[in-house]
Order: sequence, then structure tokens, then C-alpha cells
Amino acid sequence: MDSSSISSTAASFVTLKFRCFDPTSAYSATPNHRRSFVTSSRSLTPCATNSNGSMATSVNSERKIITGEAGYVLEDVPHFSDYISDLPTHPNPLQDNPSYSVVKQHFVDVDDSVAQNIVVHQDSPRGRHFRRVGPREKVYFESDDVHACIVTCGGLCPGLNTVIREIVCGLYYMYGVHKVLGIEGGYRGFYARNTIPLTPKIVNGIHKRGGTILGTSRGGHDTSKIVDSIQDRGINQVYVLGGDGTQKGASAIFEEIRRRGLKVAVAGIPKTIDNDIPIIDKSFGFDTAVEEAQRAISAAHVEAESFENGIGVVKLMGRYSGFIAMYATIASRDVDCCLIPESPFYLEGPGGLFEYIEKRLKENGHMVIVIAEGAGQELLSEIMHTMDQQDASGNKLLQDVGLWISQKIRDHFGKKRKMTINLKYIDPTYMIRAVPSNASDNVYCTLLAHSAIHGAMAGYTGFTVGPVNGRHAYIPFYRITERQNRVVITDRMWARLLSSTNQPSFLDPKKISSPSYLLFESRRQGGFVKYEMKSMQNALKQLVEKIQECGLYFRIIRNHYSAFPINIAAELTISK
Ligand SMILES: Nc1ncnc2c1ncn2[C@@H]1O[C@H](COP(=O)(O)OP(=O)(O)OP(=O)(O)O)[C@@H](O)[C@H]1O
Ligand SMILES: O=P(O)(O)OC[C@H]1O[C@](O)(CO)[C@@H](O)[C@@H]1O
Ligand SMILES: [Mg+2]
Repeated sequence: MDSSSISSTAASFVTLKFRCFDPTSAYSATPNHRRSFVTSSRSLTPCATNSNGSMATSVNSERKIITGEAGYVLEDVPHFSDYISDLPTHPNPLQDNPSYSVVKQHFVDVDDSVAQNIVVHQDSPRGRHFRRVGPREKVYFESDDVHACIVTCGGLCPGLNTVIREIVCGLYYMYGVHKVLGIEGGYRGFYARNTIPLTPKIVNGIHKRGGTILGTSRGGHDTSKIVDSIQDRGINQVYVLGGDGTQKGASAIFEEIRRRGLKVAVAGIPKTIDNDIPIIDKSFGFDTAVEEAQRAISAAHVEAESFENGIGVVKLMGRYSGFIAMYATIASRDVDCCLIPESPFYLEGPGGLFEYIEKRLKENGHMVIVIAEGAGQELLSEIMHTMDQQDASGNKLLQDVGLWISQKIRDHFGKKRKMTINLKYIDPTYMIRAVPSNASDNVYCTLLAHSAIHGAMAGYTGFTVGPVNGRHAYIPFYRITERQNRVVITDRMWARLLSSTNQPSFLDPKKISSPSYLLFESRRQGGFVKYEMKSMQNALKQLVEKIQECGLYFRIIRNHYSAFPINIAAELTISK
């Protein structure tokens, strides 16, 4: 259940204020769409809305929502023209670029958008869309005036250097931009470190290396110092590579830039091997990480099958999202059990992990367990009574679940069951994210970089780029930062994994006996949308909070969730 989508939808339909929008071309509102724009404390140039008047448009100070017929919703990204009036535009130099002269349609249609939901029923509303990426006919910068910078923040990820390379080369070769600065050491580099001039020559072979040539860091995000530095250096395009924390930081930078009325584009490129960024199909480096994880799993398998009752335990990254573990397991087929943060498990008793291990060892003589670093943390903290520790960005520091579970297994079989086991624990976590990106990630990184460049040149700002159902789109920051992408254990992919490993579901037998979902509907434009609620109690609590916060109308139409407490059910009905 995407509870956050509900809150944002609610927040989007608050105040109504319109003005005409024509950022990149001689474009005018079509009869089917009415444009609505960011309202800010700055004065807006008033102009006419379309005469048709058949569509409703809603907007609040944060979001640009455009609605059309049959429930069409475009969640647009900010543009310079939202807060700076009378900016000159220039013809896009790409049209004179010999390499791109083969392209039949030089520029993407400004009305093109990418649908978030592509599986639809015959009569379902057209739903949410994002602006399609690509070069626009008019640009808001002359090549010589562009002064771009690139910064990388958060943990490492395969492909960072490729994106850096492609931003530098893309700006240079597509738009004739020669001034690109690398900011060293993450956000704090804006005000505390040196910068590196980046040219195609300097970045030429960097995609063959892991890591980031710019260095990275956690913490140190000081919005006003960063924007001061951007202003002082005369930077007018900021490319920010990083995960959810970084995108939040980029959003704060954008807001401050807009508040100061600066013509500076802020473009985010999502980075995380955890694949925990929502909306986009997957993040760059994820494929490479999954591929690299195969090597560790294979080693664990070789070790395990060579010894009596051999057990290979492999820990993979994934703080809150177990995608690497899940995909690596499905790809490998050597894994007997995969444990991820989204799927709680227990050790002792019927249906528990120890019982399953014993069964597998009896059947097969060996087994491989893959565990994501964020799995079972609730078990560890209960036992270890650990203090909450955080990294410099405020992310919770996790206990080493791989070591913990290995010890637990040794103790159980050695001391309690008096069984000889040979357990080998492999922790390849940093090896997996420090490698250079593979071929497919390299191509993906190139597309991301180019999409970001086209957007910034066209005057868009405050956006993240990424593929949505295979087509790249400009996504507003708030969509990327409001929730994390997590494995849905009631989806078919997790079922595929369970059927490949044959591991138990670790669900409490009492809860398995009845279906665990709640079906309800929310009133949105163009009709009712059904959401299937399949997650557990804390997700429901959050949902209730969001609903109350937004004052949305909700009606439960069916409650199949046996463990669903009555008082929450009551709150849900009250909230209308
Ligand atoms: N809410 C926030 N507002 C502003 N800046 C933030 C916020 N959260 C994180 N940042 C900044 O973003 C940078 C990176 O954040 P973080 O360390 O959480 O990594 P991340 O981008 O989420 O990547 P990873 O996938 O490695 O976790 C840090 O410099 C941090 O200070
Ligand atoms: O040890 P570091 O550099 O803080 O990074 C570890 C974290 O980074 C991530 O790889 C995300 O980038 C997480 O999976 C992991 O918990
Ligand atoms: Mg993060």
C-alpha cells in the first residue's frame, strides 16, 4: 500500500490558483488540459487559462498538478518561469549537432508525459503522469553562460563515475558547455573543500573505476552555506547524485534557490544500490550489485557443499529494503533461505529458522542463507539492548546481523542439538558496491545524465530523473523523498523467491489462517480508486495518521485483516 501517495494527493488538491504556463516552446494549453502553477510569495505573471474550462486544476504552494480528462493527472516539476518572469530563451543548439541530426524528432513534445500506472482496467482513470524527459526546442541558457557543478553524496554505488562522466561529456558535446566543476567530498564540499574542474579529457576513463572521483560523505548539509557557495561561484546548474537523503538535501537547496529568486537549476540523479527510491523502476548500480553478489553466493555454496552439514551465510546490503538479497537469491538458485527487513522471521519453534535449517541439512547436507543487513534488527536489539546509534546523516547504524545469526546457528546446533555443522560467514557488502558498473548500468547512467542535462537546459529545476515503466521522466523531489521503496512480501516476486528457496514464510500461523488485506477506496478526481492494503499494523497506523492529517474521505469497503485492531478500524471510519 502506498499510503504516502494518498497524503500527497490530498495535499495537492488544496488551494486553487492558476496561471498560464509556456516554459519551453510556443506552446499553449490544449483544450483538454488546464495548467496550474506553483504559487510562491513572489509575484506571478497572470495570464489566461484555457477557455474550455472543462477540467479542474488544483495546486498548492509546493506542487504543480495539471489535470485533464478521464482522471489524467500530471505531477509537474518546477520551472524557472514559475518564479522568474521574462527570461529570454534561445534555440536549442542540439538541432545543429551532426550526431543528433539523424534523430527524426529533434525535440520531445512538451505535452508528452509518462504514465505511472500502465496496467489499467478498461474504465479506470488515466491516473498519475510525470513529464517526459528529453531536449526542448528552446533552452534557458546560452552555452557560454552555463556554469555547472556535480556533487556525489551518501554511500558508494557502482555507476557514480559513469554519471559524472556523462554529465560532463553530455554538457560539452550536446550543448557546448565547457564550465563544469566537481564538488569534492559531498555536500560539505560546497563550503569546506576544493573544487575540481571537469573536462571530457579528465573524465574520459573514469567509468571503468568504482567509487566516485569526487569523493562523497554523509552529513554536512548546510543549506544556506551551500547556496551561498553556489551564488558566490556563479554556478547556475547543480547536478546532485545521491540516495534519498541526498535528494532531500537537493530539495532544500532548490527551495532556498527559489526563495532567493536565482536562475539556478537543481537536478537530482537518484543513486542507491539498495533500490529504495520509489517511483523509478530501479536505481543505477543495482544490477551490478546483484551480479556481484552472485560471486559471494557461489563461494558460500562451494564452501557449504564441501563440508558435512555445511552452512554458507552471506550478508548483503539493504538497510530497510531487501531488493539486493531478493534479486540475488532469485538469480542464483543456490540459496535455501533469504531473510530481508520486510519479512520478519523467528528462530525457535515450529515454522522457525532453526527447524528449517535442520530439515534442509537432513535433506541436502548443506545450505546457503542470504541475509540483508537490515533483516531481523528487532530480534537483535531485543537481545542486545543496544543504544540507538546514528551515522553523520542521521541514519540508524545497524548491528551486524550476519555475525549475530551465524553465532545463533552455531550455538543452537552445537550446544542444543549436538549436531556437527560447518558454518562459513561471508560479508561482501562493501566489495559489492565498490565495483565499477556493468554494461547495462553504464548505458542506464548515460540516459540519466542526458535526461538531467536536457531538463536543466530547458529551465526545469527541482526534479529527479529516472525511468518510470521504462520511459525516463522528470519527477518532483517530494515524490522521491516522501517514502522508501520496499519489497512487498505479498507481491508475486516474493512468492517467486519463496517457491525457489522453499523456505517457510515465517508468518505467525494464527495470522496465516485468514486473508490479510484491507480493501478501501479513496475519492480522487474521476472516480474512486481502490487500494489494497496488504501490510502490517504499523503501516496501517501511519495510514490513519496521514488520512487524519489530510482530512481525506475514506471508506472501508472490506476488512479482511484479522489482526486489524478495532480501534484503528473505528478511526478510519471517523476520519471522513
Ligand atoms: N532531510 C535532509 N535534509 C537535508 N539534507 C539531508 C537530509 N537527509 C540527508 N541529507 C544529506 O544528504 C547527504 C546524504 O545523505 P545520506 O547519508 O542519508 O545518504 P543517501 O543520499 O540517502 O544515500 P545512501 O543510499 O547511501 O543512504 C548527507 O550529506 C546528508 O547530510
Ligand atoms: O557504511 P556506510 O558507508 O555508511 O554505508 C552503508 C550503507 O550504505 C548503503 O549501501 C546505502 O548506500 C546501505 O545499504 C548501507 O547500510
Ligand atoms: Mg539513504
